[in-house]
Amino acid sequence: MISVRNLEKVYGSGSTAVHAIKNANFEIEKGEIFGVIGFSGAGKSSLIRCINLLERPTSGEVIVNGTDLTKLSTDELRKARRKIGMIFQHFNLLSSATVFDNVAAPLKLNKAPKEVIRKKVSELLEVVGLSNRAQAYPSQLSGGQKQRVAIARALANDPEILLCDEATSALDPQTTESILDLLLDINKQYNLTIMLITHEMHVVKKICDRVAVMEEGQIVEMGSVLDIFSSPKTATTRNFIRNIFDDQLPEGFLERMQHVPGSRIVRLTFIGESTGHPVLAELTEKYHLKPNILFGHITQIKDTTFGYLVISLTGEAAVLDAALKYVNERGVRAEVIHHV
Ligand SMILES: Nc1ncnc2c1ncn2[C@@H]1O[C@H](COP(=O)(O)OP(=O)(O)OP(=O)(O)O)[C@@H](O)[C@H]1O
Repeated sequence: MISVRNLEKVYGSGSTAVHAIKNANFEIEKGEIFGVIGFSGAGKSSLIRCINLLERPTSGEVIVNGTDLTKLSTDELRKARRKIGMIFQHFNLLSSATVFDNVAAPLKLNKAPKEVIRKKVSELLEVVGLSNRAQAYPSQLSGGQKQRVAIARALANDPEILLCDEATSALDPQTTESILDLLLDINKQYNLTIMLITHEMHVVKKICDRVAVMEEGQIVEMGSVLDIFSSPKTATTRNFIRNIFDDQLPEGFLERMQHVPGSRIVRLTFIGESTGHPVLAELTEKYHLKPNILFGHITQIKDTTFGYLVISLTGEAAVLDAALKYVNERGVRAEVIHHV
């Protein structure tokens, strides 16, 4: 659906040049929700704006449905963009137009007949839950409602792709949830491909299938959200995950553990069905170990349950090795995070 190859974006030139995107390569499948996460200045906005050529890449290809957008004429690009909707952090609505007219704007631009516009706008306002606010002006709406109008407007030309530029960053947590639910609904209803950029791991966890982590213009990690959560490779990714659940051992804890030589601190990671395995009971029953639970967390990553438990185990090395091997074979990942 979307294929980005060797994408580079450099702003300016000479000593003041900013290399905002460095050799980005990724594919997004039809119907997928693909997230890009990174700290401020990582290059996320530049990247998403290169997908519809709001920002022209310095080099590289942006292939959408087999066509390299960077090779199109202005007129061809305008047509191709109709299939790529976009929403923004600050909604970008026309303040002097009603909700109805905001949603109708792209259709009017395409010279759609009045009756077609009326029908389409009513249908879209129904989808975003704003049928009763058609004659309101943006200033009379809450942030969440404004983003709903922006979503309806982005859907007006039946796009195949929706680009979301920090679409929930200006919203409170509860409103964020409802907008993310709406994005999930329209993704299913229209088999819409969604690419979003965010600095909140919560957004990625709730709706994305895959995620790319960006740092200083580079994609430093990419994969399914579950894989990224269960085995983050870079410090940046671990930092983002820690905003959701902190798996750092409290200070002073390891010092106290020094009094229990031969013990190991183990993180057990449970994904999907494995969350139902009674592994602690099995460690006691089969290996006569007494796991000490230090802390744990369970959450939902899109449609899958994901949890971890940090425990300490004390015993003979050979018994601990066998016990951890057994746990791994049961589909629960066991990693020793500290040896005492
Ligand atoms: N139009 C521009 N001209 C010059 N430099 C730019 C321009 N737009 C972005 N940059 C620079 O490119 C780099 C990446 O910026 P970008 O806005 O893409 O990052 P970001 O990850 O989206 O950050 P934020 O979350 O703060 O929006 C930054 O160093 C930024 O200053």
